[in-house]
Amino acid sequence: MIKVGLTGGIGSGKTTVSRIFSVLGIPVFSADTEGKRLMAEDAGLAAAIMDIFGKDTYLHSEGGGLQPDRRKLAGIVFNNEEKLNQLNALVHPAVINAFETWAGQQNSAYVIKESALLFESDAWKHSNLNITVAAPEEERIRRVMKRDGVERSAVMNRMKHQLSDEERIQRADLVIWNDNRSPVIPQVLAIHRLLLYSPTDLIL
Ligand SMILES: CC(C)(COP(=O)(O)OP(=O)(O)OC[C@H]1O[C@@H](n2cnc3c(N)ncnc32)[C@H](O)[C@@H]1O)[C@@H](O)C(=O)NCCC(=O)NCCS
Ligand SMILES: Nc1ncnc2c1ncn2[C@@H]1O[C@H](COP(=O)(O)OP(=O)(O)OP(=O)(O)O)[C@@H](O)[C@H]1O
Repeated sequence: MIKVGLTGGIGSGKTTVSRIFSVLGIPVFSADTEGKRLMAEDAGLAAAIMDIFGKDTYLHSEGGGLQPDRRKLAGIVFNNEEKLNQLNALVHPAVINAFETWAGQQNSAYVIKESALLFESDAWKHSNLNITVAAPEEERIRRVMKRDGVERSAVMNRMKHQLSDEERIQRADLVIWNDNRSPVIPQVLAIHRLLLYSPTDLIL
């Protein structure tokens, strides 16, 4: 089975593109969602995070379990590179393992792994093909401010911990353009057809 990594900077539209693959019947693994699930449900991971960041970075949920206080954690790590690296070093290997287990259970010609940090983590090494979604920086900032109701500075604060579009484009095998002038569905359909009917045109 072919493993396809799908990345893109904050607000590029990678979740939107993932949804199109999903509508086409392709299994999609979201590293962001899985990271969140593991941080809440993997007791060893939660303990390691509390050890470094303090017990008050977790809250008791209504069901009695523990949930990470995402706002508090974001406030710590996106203002401190060393702390961000520590959190990444705990979460990313757990997510990579979860992806391998999940991929082994899928019955499909190919699967998609959506990850904001495909190239920043080691995740890209586990795919046969890596795609990046690109959009102008101003457009990305505007989309996230609207989607999340946040200030420009909050978006910039995350962006500065990610690669630039230029770096991602250089490292990716394929680019999906998601600016305001490039219809995205035909690009996804073209990749989907190649992966189903002539994958050797894409993967050497
Ligand atoms: C700090 C946390 C708790 C903030 O949670 P929050 O709900 O505000 O953000 P969420 O996880 O939904 O991410 C939203 C976007 O922020 C950006 N972002 C998230 N984590 C990172 C990171 N480590 N480095 C750079 N950008 C990031 C991405 O563009 C992502 O799509 C959370 O992002 C986190 O645990 N990050 C570290 C683990 C990680 O890298 N997760 C993402 C891939 S597994
Ligand atoms: N081509 C487009 N035109 C207008 N709005 C778009 C377009 N593509 C995506 N959006 C919107 O922009 C916002 C960001 O898209 P999306 O959530 O898919 O990005 P993302 O790359 O997954 O972001 P993040 O890294 O923050 O998770 C969403 O509200 C989405 O509906």
